[in-house]
Amino acid sequence: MPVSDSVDREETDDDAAGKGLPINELFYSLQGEGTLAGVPSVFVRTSGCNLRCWFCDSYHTSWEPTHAWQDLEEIIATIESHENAEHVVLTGGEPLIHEESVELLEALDERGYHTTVETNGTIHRDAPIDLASISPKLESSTPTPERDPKGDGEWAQRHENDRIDLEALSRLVESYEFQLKFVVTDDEDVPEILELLAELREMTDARIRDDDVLLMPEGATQARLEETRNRVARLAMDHGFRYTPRLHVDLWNDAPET
Ligand SMILES: C[S@@+](CC[C@H](N)C(=O)[O-])C[C@H]1O[C@@H](n2cnc3c(N)ncnc32)[C@H](O)[C@@H]1O
Ligand SMILES: Nc1nc2[nH]cc(C(=O)O)c2c(=O)[nH]1
Ligand code: SF4
Ligand SMILES: [Mg+2]
Repeated sequence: MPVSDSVDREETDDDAAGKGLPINELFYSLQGEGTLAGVPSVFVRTSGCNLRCWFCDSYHTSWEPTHAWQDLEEIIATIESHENAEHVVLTGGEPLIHEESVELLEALDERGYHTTVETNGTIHRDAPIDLASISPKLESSTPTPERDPKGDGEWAQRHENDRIDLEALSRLVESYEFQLKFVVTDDEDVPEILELLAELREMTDARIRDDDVLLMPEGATQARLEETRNRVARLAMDHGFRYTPRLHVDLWNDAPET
């Protein structure tokens, strides 16, 4: 299958309609993050993202998108080949930039799978999603020139402008069972989380419990998590939020397809 580095539907997906989805990787593992941590799941990782977090642990879906286009039948057949899995996690990149993600979720729903969508919360789509795992991006994710993994901060402004969309966040929490999963490095992240929660609670009638809010330590490697996880666990306790580990990193470090 041809592997390309262009995702020509970051802005619009009209041209790519019927092409299936750009798949970066598709594998069987344990859910590593959030309320379903530990659950055997098939992961479908689409390529292409509308943001550019400096710390993105899936560099080849965002900064340098790499993928093979697969049609939905092919994707579903691979998912079904993992016979022990009842859960499917659709992730990326940002899976909701792709219209075809809806069709995939519908097909999975028809087949009885539990579906989790890992999303940055900037896009709402109407789809059979059992758990919206929303990870709104804080200011500390912005790729400033000092922490740009690829260039000299060319993406910083666009990322900063687009990383929070309260309208999309409201619609997501109103439409789906959800968790709000924040990537946290230290206590400087907390005021922004509290402010965002206050704004969101103001905007929507959906109930957002502190129990729906998870703090996840920043770190794509075991070495980095050594630095962040105890600090973040303490912050979760101090504020009455949940802590989520990164079980897959604990188990397999930064190996692909885990
Ligand atoms: C690669 S993202 C794909 C889904 C979507 N684009 C998003 O950001 O939610 C999957 C998850 O990994 C998290 N993540 C990415 N890089 C991370 C890092 N260095 N440390 C901790 N979590 C990270 C994201 O916040 C998100 O919850
Ligand atoms: N095991 C495992 N669990 C995960 N949960 C969310 C992931 C993601 O990249 O979206 C992820 C991942 O990449 N691996
Ligand atoms: S939004 Fe998700 S996929 Fe996109 S750059 Fe950030 S962590 Fe990576
Ligand atoms: Mg991951």
